[in-house]
Amino acid sequence: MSSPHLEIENLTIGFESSGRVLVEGVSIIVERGNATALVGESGSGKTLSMLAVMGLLPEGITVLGGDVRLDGTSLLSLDPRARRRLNGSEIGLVPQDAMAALNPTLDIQTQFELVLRTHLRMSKAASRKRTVELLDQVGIPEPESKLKRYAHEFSGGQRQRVMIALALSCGPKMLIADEPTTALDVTIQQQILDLVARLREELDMTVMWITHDLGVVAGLADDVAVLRSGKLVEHGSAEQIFFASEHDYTRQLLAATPTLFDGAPDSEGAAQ
Ligand SMILES: Nc1ncnc2c1ncn2[C@@H]1O[C@H](COP(=O)(O)OP(=O)(O)OP(=O)(O)O)[C@@H](O)[C@H]1O
Repeated sequence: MSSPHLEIENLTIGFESSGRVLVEGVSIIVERGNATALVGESGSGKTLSMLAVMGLLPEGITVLGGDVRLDGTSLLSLDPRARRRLNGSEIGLVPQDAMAALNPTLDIQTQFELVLRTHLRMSKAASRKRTVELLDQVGIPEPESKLKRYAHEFSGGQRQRVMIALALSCGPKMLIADEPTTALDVTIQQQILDLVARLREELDMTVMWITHDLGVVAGLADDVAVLRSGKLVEHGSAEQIFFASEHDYTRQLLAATPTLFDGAPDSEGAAQ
């Protein structure tokens, strides 16, 4: 029997000074091991909701009401240091653009070492070994030979694989994938989506997909939550949302879904 992994309850986010509300009364329960998609157009509140879960809301914007619980513990009552410690170890983030998220001035091995040393107190040798394992797990060929490379020396798809490996490095049980394929061409997008789906199975993780494109998560999400203008429109099983939605807005989103399979060339291997 699964128990909720993440509970977002009546979450309201807005400006600290004026109290103007940006996300209002959003409630989403994510069962352990499930894949839930948070879907909505630009400005609907997906990113702010995700940042609230990670304790990373921008300056001046705050949680005005409600709660966020991970494994039953309220995250809002934790002090900021304890909260930050959860990022990486309990919740891994796969960002939109790996190029922007990786440090351009450090080689890959050093970036993994920084994370593994800080979070898991690993020695240099242990972190090197673990980095090779992680790169292998995300499908980087000949990982040993890639350790001294910099982010710009990988192709876009390979870079996103490295980013996923980094997100997995401390063994989080939840992965938040924030539009993880927007910077990639369509063929590579599908490979990255399949990779995250496979890792979810292998590592028994809960996954939260954040996307404006319902088509991206078709077949990948068990549940779908639809946001519009900071409010939850509906939340249900993927089957219900895709085939039996009663909401005009969701149906419009579905109708506007660009197809994933319109034949861009496969260039992921280009910079291997
Ligand atoms: N730092 C900020 N300062 C002021 N307003 C903000 C800030 N971040 C977000 N907002 C506002 O909050 C609302 C929700 O934004 P949010 O970024 O969560 O939407 P989103 O669904 O993630 O959109 P996108 O797909 O474009 O990232 C929008 O009206 C946006 O303008």
